Amino acid sequence: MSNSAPGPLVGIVMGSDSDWPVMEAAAQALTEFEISYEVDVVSAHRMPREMIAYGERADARGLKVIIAGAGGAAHLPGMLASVTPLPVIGVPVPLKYLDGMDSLLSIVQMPAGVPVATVSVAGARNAGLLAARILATQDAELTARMREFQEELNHQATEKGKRLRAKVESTGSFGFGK
Ligand SMILES: Nc1c(C(=O)O)ncn1[C@@H]1O[C@H](COP(=O)(O)O)[C@@H](O)[C@H]1O
Repeated sequence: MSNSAPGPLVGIVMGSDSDWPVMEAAAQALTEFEISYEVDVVSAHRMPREMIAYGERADARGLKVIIAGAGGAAHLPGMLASVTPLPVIGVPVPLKYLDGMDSLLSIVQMPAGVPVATVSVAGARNAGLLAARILATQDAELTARMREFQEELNHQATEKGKRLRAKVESTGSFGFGK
């Protein structure tokens, strides 16, 4: 089925609404690049049939990338990747215990054949930016905007260096040999 109506290009899904404070950074990044997205709770553990349906229909609905965040026994990204041909980006959401290591390892250690591009613990902003880069491979305007974004990052880092050097120079040298 082709997608004639312009729907969202990115699906941002998570195991629970409690993941939203972490996951909203993905939505924010997509908003900055004016990329349409949808947001929903889709849990592999708590609503397996709906999760399978979401994954199976995602590409026919016109989605191009899925960003899936989950915490703890975070099986959602991998399970979605098993039923969709779309690229899936996994976001390990840190919970109260184990500092997100449980989420990270649950998502990153996928068996060969079922890829999930895993970002850092709570790295939802990078998930959004990676989705933008994937879409940019088919969109010259988006590629140009990504280049601008990267130039701005470079500028900000350069300014940070300037500020640090000025700060250290104003407090005097604390190194050897001066
Ligand atoms: N890891 C999963 C899955 C899943 O992978 O299917 N479904 C919910 N969860 C996670 O459970 C945590 C606690 O959820 P609640 O706050 O609803 O108790 C959340 O981080 C969610 O992603």
